[in-house]
Amino acid sequence: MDRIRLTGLRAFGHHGVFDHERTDGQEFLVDLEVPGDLSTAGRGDALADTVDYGVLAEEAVAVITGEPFDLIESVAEEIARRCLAHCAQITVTVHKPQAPIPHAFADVSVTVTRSRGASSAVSRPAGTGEAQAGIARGGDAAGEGSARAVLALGANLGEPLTALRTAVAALERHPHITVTAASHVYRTAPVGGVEQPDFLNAAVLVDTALTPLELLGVAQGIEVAAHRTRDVRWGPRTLDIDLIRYAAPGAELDDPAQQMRLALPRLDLPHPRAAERAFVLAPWEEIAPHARVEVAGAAVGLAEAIARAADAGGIERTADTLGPAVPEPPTSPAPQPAPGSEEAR
Ligand SMILES: Nc1ncnc2c1ncn2[C@@H]1O[C@H](COP(=O)(O)OP(=O)(O)OP(=O)(O)O)[C@@H](O)[C@H]1O
Ligand SMILES: Nc1nc2c(c(=O)[nH]1)N=C(CO)CN2
Repeated sequence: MDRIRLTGLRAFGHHGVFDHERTDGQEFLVDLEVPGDLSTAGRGDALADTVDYGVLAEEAVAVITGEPFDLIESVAEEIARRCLAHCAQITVTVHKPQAPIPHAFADVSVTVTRSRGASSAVSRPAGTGEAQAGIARGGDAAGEGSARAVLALGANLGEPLTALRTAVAALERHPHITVTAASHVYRTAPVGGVEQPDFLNAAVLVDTALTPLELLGVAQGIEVAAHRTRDVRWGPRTLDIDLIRYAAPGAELDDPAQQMRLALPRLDLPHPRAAERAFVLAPWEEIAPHARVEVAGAAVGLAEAIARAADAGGIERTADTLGPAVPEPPTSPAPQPAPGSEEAR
């Protein structure tokens, strides 16, 4: 039997029985194997005749970064259930190499094989899910009925510009996120007292069907993929993505009175320090000039908040945009100027 195999897919999630697993999160790896006859696709070279492994990867990452389960059995079951929308049978392995086992071990994993028609949705025990904490789902994938959010990006290690662009490309690829606006890239002096290189900062607006925790999970997964480590608070990093503000479907994203408020161990909304950080406010103002924030209990425009921010002097807008991380390949070969012509010189 032919098969499509995707192995070692990595994402950051918060699954586990222990409180610290729910709070801190950890990396999960997924292997997917889809059996099937690949001969038609192989001969005809048409994606329509096979299963798109990219779609399977998006489904698996959405589950890993989404609402937490206690068990990796449930994670595997839910990945299989979602992938069966795209294939008739699948084997899913979920690895949890940093599981809290107080002994040296290489890996722990579960493997399930499921077929279309034979699987069912995974249920969570009533009252334990974060959905019960008043955290509404964002509605349709994107558009009219969706939630909206502001994300702030920062980086000052490695290749910061590439990291920011790669992050935006990853957000754009997510099936339940649409990036509706992206700022220029800003060069900013580091804030927080740690001696380190200047940052590149930017902001994006998104429409999303994800809950705030799911959106945070996606952001943290993208940070993991950029090799983000958490060593020094407010220290240098290859990539940081903060969830600044989230407005449920129908709520006005620019209006601080209508934003969602949360105080969970791993998510504060609005972001508690955003309104005093020009490195967040300046890129945000570029893409949301009418947005207001709360400063000292009163709603003020972003320009005023920037003027009051201690780091306002260290912000410089660059000419760089968050355009594609990898340039799109040309659809047809670029026309070559005729030898000896004006263009060829
Ligand atoms: N609105 C939020 N956006 C992003 N992370 C948040 C938010 N609220 C709480 N957190 C939690 O904060 C923790 C630390 O996040 P992170 O390492 O990005 O902080 P930081 O960027 O160093 O500092 P700061 O939060 O001041 O920007 C994460 O584990 C995350 O779960
Ligand atoms: N200029 C600048 N300074 C920071 C930044 C940042 O993104 N830009 N992020 C921090 C923690 O999130 C701490 N300090």
